[in-house]
Parts: sequence; C-alpha cells; structure tokens
Amino acid sequence: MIKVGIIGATGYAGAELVRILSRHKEAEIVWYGSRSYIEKPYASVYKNMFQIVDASCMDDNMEELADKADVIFTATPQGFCASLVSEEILSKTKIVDLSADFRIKDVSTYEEWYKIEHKSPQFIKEAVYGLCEINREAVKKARLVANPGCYTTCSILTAYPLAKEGLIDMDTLIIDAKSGTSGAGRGAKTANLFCEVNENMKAYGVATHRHTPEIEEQLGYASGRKVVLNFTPHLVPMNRGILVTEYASLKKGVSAGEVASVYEHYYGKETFIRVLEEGACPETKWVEGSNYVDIGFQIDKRTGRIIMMGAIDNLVKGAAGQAVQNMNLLFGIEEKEGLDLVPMFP
Ligand SMILES: NC(=O)C1=CN([C@@H]2O[C@H](COP(=O)(O)OP(=O)(O)OC[C@H]3O[C@@H](n4cnc5c(N)ncnc54)[C@H](OP(=O)(O)O)[C@@H]3O)[C@@H](O)[C@H]2O)C=CC1
Ligand SMILES: CC(=O)N[C@@H](CCC(=O)OP(=O)(O)O)C(=O)O
Repeated sequence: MIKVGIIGATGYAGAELVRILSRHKEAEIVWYGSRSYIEKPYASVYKNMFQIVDASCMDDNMEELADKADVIFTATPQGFCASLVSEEILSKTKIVDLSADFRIKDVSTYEEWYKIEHKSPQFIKEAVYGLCEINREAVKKARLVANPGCYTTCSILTAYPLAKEGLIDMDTLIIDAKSGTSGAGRGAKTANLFCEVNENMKAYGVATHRHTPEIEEQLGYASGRKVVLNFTPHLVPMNRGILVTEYASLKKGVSAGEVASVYEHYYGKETFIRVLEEGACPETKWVEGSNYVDIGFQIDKRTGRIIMMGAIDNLVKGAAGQAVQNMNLLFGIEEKEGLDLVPMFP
C-alpha cells in the first residue's frame, strides 16, 4: 500500500483528496494534516466521512511526515510547500503540490503574479508540471509534481491539440472562464458569502488573474512560441464546476473535420478526456464529481473563428482527481485507479 500524507486535508481540495483516496485500492491515508483542527476527529470536520475515516487531524509537520509517507499532497495556500520542501524531504518521499509554487518555471514571473517571494527556487527546474495527459512520461520519473491549477487544466487541455498542430492563430486566443465558488477554498471571505454569490455573476482578476502566466507558459510550449493572451475568470453561483469558452482565429482553410481529427489524435485514447461531436457544448453538470474533461468546438464561418469549450469539476480534474492521477503515475499503478467516478446528476 502507498502511504499517503495530506497537508491541508481540511480544505476543499484536501477533503476531495480524502474522499477519492478513501476508495483507492492501493493507497492509505496515514496523515490528515491541518492547521485549525489538530486532534479533532476528521469526520467531525467533514461529516460525510462519518464511519469512513476514524483518524483525527494532525499538524502540518512536513519533516515528520516525510518519514511516514511515500507521498505527500500539499493542498495548502501558495508559498507553503516552497517554504518547507528540502533535499532531505525529497530524498525520503515524493510530493504532489496542489498550489502554484512549482508550476511556473520563471521565478520572477511567479513572484510578480503571486506577490510572494519564492522560498525554494532551486527545486523549480526539476518539478514536473503534472498535466497528466500531456506530461505523463515526465511525471512517472518525478520526485516533485506541480499539480496544475483548476482554470489552467481546463483552459490548456481545451486548446492544446490545436495549439500544438498550429491550427489556430495564438495571437488571437481569448479565454473566458467561469467557476463555482469551491474554487475559492473554504476560508471565510466576504466575496464568497451566500448573499454575494447567489443570484449573481461577476468577472474578477480581469487582466491580472494569476493563472494567466501558467496558461501562457504551457500553451507556449505546445505551440513552440511565446503566447500572450486574455484570460477572464468569472465567479458563478454554483458549488463546483469550471466552464471555459476559448476564441481564436482558425488558420485559413482548416475544416471542422481536420479539427475533429486532431482532437481525436490527441485525446481519442485518453480515459478522462471526452471530445464531443462538433457543435455539442460541454456542461459542468455532465462532469460533476468526476475526473472527466468534456471538450467541444464549433467553427463560426462568418468570423473565421473557432470557439473551443471545456468543462471540468474544479475539485476533481482541477485539483484532487488530477493529483491522484499523478500519484498513480508516480507509483506505476493503473492511472485510473481510484478515479472511476461516474459524474453525478442532477
Ligand atoms: N479549490 C479548488 O478548486 C482548487 C484549489 N487549488 C489549490 O489547492 C490549495 C488548497 O486550496 P483549497 O483547498 O481550495 O483551500 P482551503 O482554503 O479550502 O484549504 C486550505 C487548507 O490549507 C490549510 N492551511 C491554511 N493556511 C495554512 C498555512 N499557513 N499553513 C499550512 N496549512 C494551511 C488549511 O488548514 P485548516 O483548515 O485546518 O486551517 C486547509 O486545510 C491551494 O493552493 C489552491 O490554490 C488548486 C486547484 C483547485
Ligand atoms: C473561484 C476562485 O476563486 N478560484 C480560484 C482559483 C483556485 C485555484 O485553483 O487556483 P490555484 O491553485 O492556482 O491557486 C481563484 O480564482 O483564485
């Protein structure tokens, strides 16, 4: 059995890790790390875990945990993992970091967008960006995996095949994204109160959201050139779910059939990516609670643009599900173990 430690087990992403891993056949959770609930029964914090998890919350001592766990998930705020990771820890255990600390290769870009000093820049180069469908082979050999962000997972996977095959003009790419409020975490914030979110929709982080450089970097690798784009997230009154709508000019003469066959080429054999027929629009409801990414597209002949659409559950493929998928790759077990989650409806 793989011994798993979770730091930040009491946050939304951590709780989703606990839910998924509690049914994983080859992993057992040995550490439920918390800051505010130390020694409280985990199932008293998350009552859905009553009679499923007997353990109590522990502290967030990464050094002690490194001796006990084969893998540590850090589902913690930005800066936490980078402030504690060390060569000694990485020589004993593997880390899947759900924060953004090791996603961006250029430290000054990270510091500029996150407004914090990076405490372990020496590990950025070796960290593998854990977008499983794209970086599968590199993840298998990693010690430190940077689990992608929720918006970024959906945004990158939706455009990746077309960026990679040069079917779209990357200078024209615009990404409009919407997220449910669990994306903002469990911490109390006025902007996330019921009366602020319910019956409301708003853009935020316009032209400044920190997922922008992450998307630009990864689509830059895909297209082989520098990418600069507009990314606008919106908060919508739902618990879970991300929907992205991406607009770009299609290179002259590219047909819907070619686009469909490029998606098929990249994703046809992927367990967790479902490409819909042309014109079908993904919906967050059809992926909720699952590790699926649903992708659709439509060509607008009038404007010569393609509209690409993607939907994920931010807490599953956008966080915990992808983190478990990365763990499975790290330990050479079946990639979908623990992730056979059928989307829930209604
Ligand atoms: N929510 C989402 O959809 C996604 C989140 N992420 C990333 O995952 C990470 C966790 O996010 P999320 O679960 O939403 O956040 P939450 O605010 O819900 O949870 C944060 C967790 O970290 C713990 N924590 C808080 N402050 C500290 C600290 N200073 N040191 C150590 N532990 C601390 C909290 O402990 P306690 O509650 O016990 O105080 C809690 O367990 C973040 O980096 C986030 O960006 C990534 C993709 C999607
Ligand atoms: C709705 C909402 O607030 N979403 C979060 C995204 C959370 C996330 O996944 O981002 P990182 O892991 O990169 O921090 C936000 O916009 O900050």
